[in-house]
Amino acid sequence: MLDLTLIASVLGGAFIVYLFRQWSSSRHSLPLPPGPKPLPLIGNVHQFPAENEHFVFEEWGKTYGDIMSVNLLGKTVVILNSAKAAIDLLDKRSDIYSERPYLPMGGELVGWDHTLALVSSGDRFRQMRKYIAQALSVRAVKDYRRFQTNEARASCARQLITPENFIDHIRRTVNALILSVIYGYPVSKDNDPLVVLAEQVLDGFSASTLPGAFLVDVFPLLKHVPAWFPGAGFQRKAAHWRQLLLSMVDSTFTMIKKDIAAGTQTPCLTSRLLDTMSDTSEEETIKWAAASAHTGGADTSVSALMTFYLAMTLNPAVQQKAQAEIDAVVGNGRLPEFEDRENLPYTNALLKEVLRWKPVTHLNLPHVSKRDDVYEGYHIPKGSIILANIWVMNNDPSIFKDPRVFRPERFLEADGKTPVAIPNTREWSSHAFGFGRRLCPGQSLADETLFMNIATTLATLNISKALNEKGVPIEPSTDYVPGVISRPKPWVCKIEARSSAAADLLKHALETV
Ligand code: HEM
Repeated sequence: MLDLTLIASVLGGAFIVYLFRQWSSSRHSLPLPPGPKPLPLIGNVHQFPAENEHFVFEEWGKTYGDIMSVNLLGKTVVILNSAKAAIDLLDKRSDIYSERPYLPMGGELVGWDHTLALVSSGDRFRQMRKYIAQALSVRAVKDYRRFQTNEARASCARQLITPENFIDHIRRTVNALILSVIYGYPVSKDNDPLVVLAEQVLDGFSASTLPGAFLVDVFPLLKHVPAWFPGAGFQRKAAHWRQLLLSMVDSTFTMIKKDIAAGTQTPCLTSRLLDTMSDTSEEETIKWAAASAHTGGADTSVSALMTFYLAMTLNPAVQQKAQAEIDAVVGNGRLPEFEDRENLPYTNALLKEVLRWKPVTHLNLPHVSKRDDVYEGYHIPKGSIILANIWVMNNDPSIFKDPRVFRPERFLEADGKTPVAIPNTREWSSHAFGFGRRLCPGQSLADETLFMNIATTLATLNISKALNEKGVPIEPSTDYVPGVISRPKPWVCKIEARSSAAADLLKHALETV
């Protein structure tokens, strides 16, 4: 048990903070956005969902509207259920809404506040964004096209050898790509030690940043409780995850510097940044910028590709239509190339639909307001946490008719070729990559990874429902694993080559990777 005096003083402190916040917000002439009625002291803690928040917030929206707020122990959380509100605040007033929340457990104790995703806005934030923007610009990612193409082909070839491990193959191909782009590191086998370590590190991220999972996030003073103290298990967990994170970040950076010194380094994001570095004091920021791109790019692209496989398992007609388009453009004697992309409007629309149908981050990453603001007659206090419900925005029936249906056609005009301009969205036609100054800096790389994997899979493989022992199709679950980065729960499906010619092309591709 924790020391009762400690708990009493923490609760006492929280009560004073709560009273102060109540007092200062009641002084404001404008109301907070509406929301469920809070209780004294704890606010809406008892109503705040532990998982599937996006569904709960969608329901709340029917009563309270598109801009809602709840109170968690004195902290205001604003929930945005419309694209317009998210764009008005997070894009157009990004000078106010680009902070990240302070997370004692995942951020400070484990160390994720060194990475771009959790770093506070300031010089270090700007520097890291500049590094990543420069290294992963639309132009820069074209350099990785050959590797993207080869990896996508090798991945499809592996799907034919052990189709039951299709999720592992998706993971391997995304990790191989990220590690090669960021560190020039070649992944040459299943269960590569760096890939395994990175997965443990990312599991630590999900667990340590899970809202409500650790008391220290509610009472930050607990971070001073020593690890040996009874009940301080969170400190031991934090130490374990921190050690994993630091060992991954340091070992990759040491490896790359050694290779550069020996002249054996393959050009990559980190080596290019080190080449252009004007002062060795920049090294630490480059190290964490690289780690940010590595950790930001792995699970997200895996989730999107898993969603593609799930959508194909469930929607054979869409799969056949996309395959027919690819056959007409690419033919049967070769595999898709990036140059084919402009002639594949339906495949491009299918990619957009993957990101709309089941967005990777249902609630975006949280933003925080830097100062008091007023929007649509509501007061948004300084320090509010802003959750943009991407899931609801991507399923808005006034913009996307029959939103739960997987239908790429929604992104094309009646001619089946011209992309439709969707109001209040960007070129990828949904909100999958977030907002404002925190917009995902890896979107060009993600877009190319997804395109090449989707096009190669459609060209060579058929994905369908697996059959049970009686020959009856097994209906896959469309449930997603809860978490900041969500992904489909594992399911079984059948994967086979579309033709012997396709199997031969893949076999050859695997031999030459
Ligand atoms: C399908 C793939 C991806 C999706 C759906 C995705 C989505 C997102 C979203 C929603 C955010 C939060 C934006 C916000 O707070 O408003 C984000 C941030 C970020 N993403 Fe991605 N991402 C993907 C791939 C990548 C890749 C490939 C990389 C790098 C190689 C990357 C690196 C990052 C980083 C570093 C951040 C933090 C940015 C910041 O806080 O300033 N992401 N991503």
